[in-house]
Amino acid sequence: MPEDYKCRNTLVDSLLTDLYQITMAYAYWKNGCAHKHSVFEAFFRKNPFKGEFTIFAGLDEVMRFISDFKFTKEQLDFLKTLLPHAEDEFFEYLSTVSGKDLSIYAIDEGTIVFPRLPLIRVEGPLAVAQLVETTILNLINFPSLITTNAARLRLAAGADKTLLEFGLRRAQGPDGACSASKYSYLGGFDATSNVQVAKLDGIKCSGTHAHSFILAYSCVDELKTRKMKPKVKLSEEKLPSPSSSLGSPCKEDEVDFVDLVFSMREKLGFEHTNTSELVAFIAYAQAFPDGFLALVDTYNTLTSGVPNYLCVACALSFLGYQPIGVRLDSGDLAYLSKASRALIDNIADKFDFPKLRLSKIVASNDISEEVLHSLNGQGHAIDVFGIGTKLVTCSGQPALGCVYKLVEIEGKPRIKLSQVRSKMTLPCSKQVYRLCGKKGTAVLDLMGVEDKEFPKVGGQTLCIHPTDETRRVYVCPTEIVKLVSPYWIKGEFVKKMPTLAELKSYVASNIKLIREDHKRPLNPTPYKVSVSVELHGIIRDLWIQESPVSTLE
Ligand SMILES: Nc1ncnc2c1ncn2[C@@H]1O[C@H](COP(=O)(O)OP(=O)(O)OP(=O)(O)O)[C@@H](O)[C@H]1O
Ligand SMILES: O=P(O)(O)OC[C@H]1O[C@H](OP(=O)(O)OP(=O)(O)O)[C@H](O)[C@@H]1O
Ligand SMILES: O=C(O)c1cccnc1
Ligand SMILES: [Mg+2]
Repeated sequence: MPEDYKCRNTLVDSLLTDLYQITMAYAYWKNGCAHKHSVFEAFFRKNPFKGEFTIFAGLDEVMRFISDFKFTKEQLDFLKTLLPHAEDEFFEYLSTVSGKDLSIYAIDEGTIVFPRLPLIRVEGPLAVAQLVETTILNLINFPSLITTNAARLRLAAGADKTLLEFGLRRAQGPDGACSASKYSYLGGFDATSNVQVAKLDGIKCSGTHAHSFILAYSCVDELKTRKMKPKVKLSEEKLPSPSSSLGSPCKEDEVDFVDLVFSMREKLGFEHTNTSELVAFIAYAQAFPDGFLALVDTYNTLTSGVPNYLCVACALSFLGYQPIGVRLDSGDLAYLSKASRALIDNIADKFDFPKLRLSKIVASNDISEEVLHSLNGQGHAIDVFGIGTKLVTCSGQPALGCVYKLVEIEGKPRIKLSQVRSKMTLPCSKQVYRLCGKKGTAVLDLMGVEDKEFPKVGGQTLCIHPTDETRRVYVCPTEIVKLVSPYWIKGEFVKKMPTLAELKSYVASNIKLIREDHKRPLNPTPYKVSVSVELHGIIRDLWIQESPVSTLE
């Protein structure tokens, strides 16, 4: 790995943790069990957004953290102030621990995952493996949540739509915003408005303009120049009306663009639009003749914004430029998008500007997964969705509940019981086998004891529900994918970390592996996650061994 393979966020280091990790480490050390070989696993219990799938993300950040994990003298001096009674030898011990003491096994980032699967397995001395809990959870919870949210929005919008992430201004602080931009891209967005993340992660950056830009203009005199250079050679006969001119005095290779737009307005019959809005559009077109996209809802979308767009767009087309389109940011987006499309196409045909038909319709304004489904139901003509608040704040579910539990110590499996049976933890170092069926889609995920059990293609495999042994199925897999693999063994990377672009295309292909009914927005079918016969036996024995039997009096 390159030298600079470190956490990008300077807040992420060994102190980005909960105090109880340090207090537990001290107690382990004092009791002489800090060195005990232990195995922890990170998993979640419930899919977010009332869905039945999750996309696992954040592993790259975890590996950056683990591979650089250590305590500096300055950090240890601070910890001494929090634990003033702790023995000095403990801090000497902490100064010797590092990520090299650990081994990390994980499911690949970008994989579609389900409740109870071990996403990350950490093996190593008890105290060290305990110390990394909080940071690991922090580094996977929000990324997985955002990636899943973005993937759900992609499924709702459809593969042919462009999705822009607009959330920076509404996100939970700078770090929440930058994580949201990065992981929205991973989950299926095409571009972000966040310039910082575009630079840091090499993501496509995209943007239009705000209402303030429209409000900043009142009359034509405010325009510094009236000129524009045509992209193609013009002929006087093609002018919009016999009374219009290409403007003078102008340099030979420039035309009076303002005159041209106003002549177009007359020709198209749009004299009653808001003139200050038209001036703002002219100003924007002068700055971006090849990137003209107009925000059309400031005064009235259909009687002013779209007609004004058309005046400028026809003038640009006349000069050989290709206008981009309009953005709708309020009102009934289904109706307004269809009406705008009709207006644009009608002018394109009537006045022979065929390329105007390529104008895109962008929509924004509090768009959510539900709004997308509703728009699909009504029919709409939106090509591009700009989505901010509902994406980056994950308002449908603000947190993913990944937890980190001890599953084995000194070779002995461990279990945490709960009054609610479904909440007990699953012991042992586990492997996950994704069993695929005849149709090529995944049928079920089977958890088994690592290195001990190997289901076979074509063989009949008994799969048991993790917490209800009465629910069992046989599966004859046509393909088996082993999901957990080693990434880092005691200080050495044993697997290459993929780039963000590689991860993005992996997400897009992996999500196709599960059946449509698991992905539908309303009442999706739960995907089956089960345990092997051997693992089930261990769970049952441990349950009986650890569960106290109460006495009735
Ligand atoms: N046709 C539609 N079907 C379902 N939801 C829609 C439709 N059109 C817009 N929406 C959604 O309805 C909500 C409308 O919110 P809001 O009342 O703030 O918008 P508005 O009417 O444009 O008001 P404002 O002009 O104050 O922005 C948004 O979440 C928007 O995405
Ligand atoms: O609605 P979201 O999904 O969060 O998308 C981002 C919103 O941010 C902008 O509005 P804002 O009112 O901040 O500025 P504007 O003047 O550009 O509309 C934009 O117009 C969107 O409405
Ligand atoms: O570029 C845009 O249109 C944009 C960017 C951020 C938020 N709202 C809109
Ligand atoms: Mg808005």
